[in-house]
Amino acid sequence: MLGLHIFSTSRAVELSHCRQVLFRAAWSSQNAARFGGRHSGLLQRQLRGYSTQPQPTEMAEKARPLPRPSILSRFLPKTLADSGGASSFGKIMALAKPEKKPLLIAVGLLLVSSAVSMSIPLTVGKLIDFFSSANPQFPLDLSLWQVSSVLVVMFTAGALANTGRALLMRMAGQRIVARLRERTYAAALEQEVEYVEKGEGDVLSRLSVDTSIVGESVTQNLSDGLRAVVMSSVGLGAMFYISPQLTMLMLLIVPPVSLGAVFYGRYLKKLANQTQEAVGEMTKVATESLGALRTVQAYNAHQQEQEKFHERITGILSLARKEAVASAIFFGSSGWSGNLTLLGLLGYGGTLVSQGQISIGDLTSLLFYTVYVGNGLSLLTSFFSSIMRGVGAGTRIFELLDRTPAVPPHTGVTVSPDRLGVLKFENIKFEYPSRKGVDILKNFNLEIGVGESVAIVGKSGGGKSSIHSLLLRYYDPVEGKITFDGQDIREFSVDSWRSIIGVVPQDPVLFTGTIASNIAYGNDSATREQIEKAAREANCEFVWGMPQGFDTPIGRLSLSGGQRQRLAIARALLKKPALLALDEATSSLDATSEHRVNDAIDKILRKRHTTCLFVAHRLSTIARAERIVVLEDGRIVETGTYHHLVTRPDSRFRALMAAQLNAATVEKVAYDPQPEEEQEQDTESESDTETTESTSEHVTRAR
Ligand SMILES: Nc1ncnc2c1ncn2[C@@H]1O[C@H](COP(=O)(O)OP(=O)(O)OP(=O)(O)O)[C@@H](O)[C@H]1O
Repeated sequence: MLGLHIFSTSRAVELSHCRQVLFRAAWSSQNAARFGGRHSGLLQRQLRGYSTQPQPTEMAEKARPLPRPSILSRFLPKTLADSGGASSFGKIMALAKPEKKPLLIAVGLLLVSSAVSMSIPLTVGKLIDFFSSANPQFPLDLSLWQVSSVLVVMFTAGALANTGRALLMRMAGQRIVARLRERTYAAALEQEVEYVEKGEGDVLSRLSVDTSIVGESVTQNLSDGLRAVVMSSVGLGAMFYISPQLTMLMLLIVPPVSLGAVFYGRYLKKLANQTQEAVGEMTKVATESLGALRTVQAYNAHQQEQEKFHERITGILSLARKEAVASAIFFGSSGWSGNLTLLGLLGYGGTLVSQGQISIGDLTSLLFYTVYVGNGLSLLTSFFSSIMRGVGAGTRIFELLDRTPAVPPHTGVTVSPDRLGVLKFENIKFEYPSRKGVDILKNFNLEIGVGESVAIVGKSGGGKSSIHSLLLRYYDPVEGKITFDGQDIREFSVDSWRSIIGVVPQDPVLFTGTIASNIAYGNDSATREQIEKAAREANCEFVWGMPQGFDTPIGRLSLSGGQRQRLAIARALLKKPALLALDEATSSLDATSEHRVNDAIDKILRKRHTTCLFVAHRLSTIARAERIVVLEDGRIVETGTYHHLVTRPDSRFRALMAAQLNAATVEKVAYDPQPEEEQEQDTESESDTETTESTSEHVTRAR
């Protein structure tokens, strides 16, 4: 036993060593993009040390108050009931319902195989008595050959039953895990973005580790628990039958060991909670740096990242060590007391044999049964702690499964895809839930007519993209409302509302697949003809130049920024949206790509009924909008056409553009140090001149 737990410590050490080796290997990968893009999921799994077997150091439960105590709480240990375990326990058991049939068969097979193995001590005892007697006589006058044949058949049946049980249990467990993972994943996809983005690592660990633990709990652990109950109770019964005195002697040892098991279980639960948090921290560090592998490599920050990771690993390791010490002491001392019991039994039993009160065979059977009962009790202890872990993991999963998203996706009025209407932001006040008290938008009002195009401009961090987030209902405003065709968009089902909006985000995301599947993302019914038409409209001519054309496989980052943006425009166009939300579509492009993207935007703007709300910095893009609104301190301070705003001498818009077009001037100032005030004056007058020049150039280009 002690050896086993020393092994478990060294396993934890090995595991943590492996994690660090894997982490280092990730950094030294030859191709950061390929590695980060394609393998980060796999690596994260390996970093967590996943296996289908629960890892004692990596699983735990988050204590949560139990909303309504169930009847089960009376029967579960206090620690379990306190942590909301009873309701989770019931839910976990409910998960096994669809597997009722195979599980019941497995339980039947378990009873058969347990009956066979429980008959072994008795059989061995009888055989010893038979061979040591002067006149060996088998019951029913069976010959030795016949008895051997019966035993072989019996053991074969037991082995077959055990095989069937293992197969049925494992498959049922895997099916439960698969179902649970799908449900958890679906629930995660429906949550509001804030919830998932804040705890991405946590959601991943629920999906992988926790589901696996719960699956094991309802199948493997229950099966082990049942086997333990059968072993201990049948063993005890048989022992009482053979010798009540010897059995009473053995039972002396049970109460102290049981008490030890309770304390051990509680301590283990506390450690498991801490470990789960530490593993979450480790995952967070790894997810963050692997997701930004290019930056890590560009800044040669391997060492720095490894140190951060090492710190987290050290934390996990010290918890693992504490757990290993507790396990080693518990199992070592229970093993030691078990061996002492055996010794006591042998001494006292030997005396009884010499007095002729029991036979040698009986004593042998009794010793065997003692070992069985000991193993059964030890199995029960691990069953108890495994169930605690299962319930803890279940609590975390059910917290996600039962969570009502802040923006419920399916309830509300369905917006018909061809519905058109005025879009109105009315007295909007907005703050991010994670940054309470910091108003991003205050008294924000904007009305956009059907088919109108409006560009929002403003300082960086001024809240422009947040307006898109509100439009897409990633968040809801704290005050005020957004209406479409006179109806509050909160009354619409989010699904149908989002289906009439085309989005081109600041940094478009591609998914592993082909170019065609990326354009048709979220639009399964699109034909190849429609995909090609959308690509043509979005100026994605580069696709035709690729050897495999639309069937070219792509990954997250395997296209240039400009190509990704045009692909995202094609994706949005394919939806034939009533509303189009474009965010900084040309922010990082060279002149040619910018022209291609702007040309694509022009085509959209020419569509009569598409209302377009875009966030832009570049004059060439802004100039295309029918109306420009300037956002400052969370509200609109200026609005008008491009021409109107650039020609107005004191316009905020001009000042804003001036600040951005002045990079060249700033560079010049750096070489020509002057007092700050002077610099500012110079910059302002220069920028004004430049702005007027460049804007008139842009106006000419755009109109
Ligand atoms: N998820 C978030 N949680 C908390 N604060 C956020 C979040 N996203 C953005 N912010 C904050 O909200 C403010 C407005 O951000 P937003 O992205 O809307 O600005 P922006 O005008 O689009 O900026 P830019 O032009 O640089 O893209 C910023 O101060 C930003 O730090």
